[in-house]
Amino acid sequence: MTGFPFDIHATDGAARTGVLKTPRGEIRTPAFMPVGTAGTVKALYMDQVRDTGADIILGNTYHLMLRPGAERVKRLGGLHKFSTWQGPILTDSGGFQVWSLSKLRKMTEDGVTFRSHIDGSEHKLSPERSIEIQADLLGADISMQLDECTAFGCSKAEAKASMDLSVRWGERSKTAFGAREAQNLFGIVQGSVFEDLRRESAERLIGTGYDGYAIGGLAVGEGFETMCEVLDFTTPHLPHERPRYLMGVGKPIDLVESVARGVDMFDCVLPTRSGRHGQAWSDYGPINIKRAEFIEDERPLNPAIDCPASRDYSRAYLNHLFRSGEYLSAMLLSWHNIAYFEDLTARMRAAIAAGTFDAFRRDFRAKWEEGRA
Ligand SMILES: Nc1cc(N)c2c(=O)[nH][nH]c(=O)c2c1
Repeated sequence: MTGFPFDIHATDGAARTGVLKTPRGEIRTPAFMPVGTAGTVKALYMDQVRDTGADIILGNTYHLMLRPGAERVKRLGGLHKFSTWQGPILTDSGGFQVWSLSKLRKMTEDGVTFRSHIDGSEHKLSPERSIEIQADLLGADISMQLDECTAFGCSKAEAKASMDLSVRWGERSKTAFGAREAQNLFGIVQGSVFEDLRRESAERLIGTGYDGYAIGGLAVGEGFETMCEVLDFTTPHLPHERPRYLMGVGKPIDLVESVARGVDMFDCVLPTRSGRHGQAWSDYGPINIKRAEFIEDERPLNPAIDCPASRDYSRAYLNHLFRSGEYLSAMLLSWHNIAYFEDLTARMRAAIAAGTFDAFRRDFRAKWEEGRA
């Protein structure tokens, strides 16, 4: 498997910046993918998402297969036409959300059978069905192998068995995916917190051959230090020339420290989910705009970010919107947070290209620690 052209323009230590060239557009890396769970990045129009600087969004297979249904999305022209997002889309396999959202699930070697959290209807996800949904029905530009996200805190034997299953499911995912020029398939490294299992997983996935390599089994409660340790002994075993995607991560500090360890792509619901609850992110961490201190604060959230939500509205107004329960509150804070995450990745790309990423990282960490004080 070769995969979309991935041109690494510059490196600075383990950090890389480049461009992943897909038929639907270029993805500048390091890249943050806004999560478009059910075909929408919650509370944003797609042209707002594009204007934040996002090159690619994520779609959730679990949600879309349950509602409106993957075959229905296909009949309606595929996920790009259905959602009006014309850039690249990466879809997850659905497996992770089966574990986190559905009840009454049964897992066998063949796949997982589960009941919908919406109406209790029974569904099955196998590697083959997941690839059919992602690549054939939704029309994802990048599909993910079906894997099992190993629970944090499991034994080494449990982590080994789980990683072995994900390797086997990955092989079946690749067979089902076949040879496609216009779409890519990423494998997912597992192995929990065990260095030898992570190395084995990486080596076996490379033997199978994928267009990109995701790091799974993190952002599952292990904590920041452990996440960094796992990245320290995992990313060096991944092919230098292919994209590396850290799934479900994360806070701004997580992105900076993961880029420093060689990660290229991220996705996380944090900007939109926390935005709906009044959290506005910056290099100093989150502020909760509902707090009394902002009731007459006439400053914008961040005039340095080229986004109306960050630049044109006062904190006092945003505070008022949240206190009043106005829909616009969630819309503006989600918009600002996505714009902030995209601005952060743009600043990291520039710093790596200029060879100043170490200084950028030190400056960011100083602000982050100041915000925690
Ligand atoms: N934090 C995580 C978020 C995710 N969407 C995933 C996933 O989709 N697969 N496997 C994973 O391990 C995983 C971890």
